[in-house]
Amino acid sequence: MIKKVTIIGSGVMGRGIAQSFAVGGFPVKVNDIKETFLEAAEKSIDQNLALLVHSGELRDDEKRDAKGRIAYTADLKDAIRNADLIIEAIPEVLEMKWALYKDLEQYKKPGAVVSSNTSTFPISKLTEQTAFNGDFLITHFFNPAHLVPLVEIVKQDETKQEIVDDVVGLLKRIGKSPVVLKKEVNGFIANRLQTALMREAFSLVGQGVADAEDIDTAITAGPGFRWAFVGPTRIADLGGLDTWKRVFDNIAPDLDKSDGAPEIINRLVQANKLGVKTGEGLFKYGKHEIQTVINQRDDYFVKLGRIKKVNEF
Ligand SMILES: NC(=O)C1=CN([C@@H]2O[C@H](COP(=O)(O)OP(=O)(O)OC[C@H]3O[C@@H](n4cnc5c(N)ncnc54)[C@H](O)[C@@H]3O)[C@@H](O)[C@H]2O)C=CC1
Ligand SMILES: O=C(O)[C@@H](O)C(=O)[C@H](O)[C@@H](O)CO
Repeated sequence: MIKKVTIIGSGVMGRGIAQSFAVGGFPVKVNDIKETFLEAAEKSIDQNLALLVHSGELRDDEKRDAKGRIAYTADLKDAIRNADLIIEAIPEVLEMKWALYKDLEQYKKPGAVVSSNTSTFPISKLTEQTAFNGDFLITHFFNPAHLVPLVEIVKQDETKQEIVDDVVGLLKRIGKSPVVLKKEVNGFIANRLQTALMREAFSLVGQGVADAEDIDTAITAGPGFRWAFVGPTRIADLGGLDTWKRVFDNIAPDLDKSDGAPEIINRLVQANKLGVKTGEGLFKYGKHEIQTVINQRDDYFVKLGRIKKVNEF
């Protein structure tokens, strides 16, 4: 039975995952390599909890209780000593994950489950050096993790079924929507779909068909509007598979088939224009604009999450 959770890595994802468990009633320890990183994470979690109070999702006492369930420590052994579930959310660098897993194998308590929040790595690749005797799986949360319900779960033959069942039950208890993959594939489900669409999106910007803003509107006012409640396969059934066959036959030959990052992304990364991380990417951000954009995003997601809870399709 999973009762105590530890998050390794307090960055963009780790802080949101920690908040999800704390709001869900679980004691959480958050670990990072520097106290300053942990202080930044605590400040961010406080802000995000305040947003939930402001939007009416949390009462003040619930915010206080959630904050009280989170402990921060730069000491890895202390962080994982009593943990039943250890979620790794460190950078998407295989060698870094492998090095951490060696420490986790050595210091975690027997039977403690380890999961990775990796965006892309197949589970077989992650466990090439440390297999955790079957006590390992992928739990891929989505950004922002404290608001987006999806968690993709990837297991392997060695993964004990009771662990999958325990983690699925745990995630549902904290209000998440876990999807268990039937077999591993690079990039899992949502990132493959998201990357395919984004490849075409950036291709259209690169061809001068539309600018970034209009591409986003075409999705948020169109397919994205529908996808919040009706997924692509159901959309196909509702639209008529005969028509969708003609759509595929007519459009598929013209879709972008690049096998790497879009040129526009390569150019921006080369120029260190990484988006909100550096203040400019596809869009430019004024000094206080970044927090405004994030707050507006989160406000929309809170409202959408409230509607989805009531109207699960
Ligand atoms: N950023 C995103 O939108 C999403 C990221 N992911 C995945 O989640 C993982 C984390 O990504 P982000 O949160 O974006 O990264 P990040 O760079 O924002 O945060 C990573 C944190 O891990 C810490 N760290 C590095 N080595 C460590 C160690 N040995 N022990 C403890 N802490 C350590 C860093 O100091 C940093 O605070 C990656 O695997 C990424 O692919 C998954 C879904 C979405
Ligand atoms: O968008 C997300 O949250 C997830 O699909 C990801 O894992 C993406 O790869 C994300 O890390 C890109 O920033």
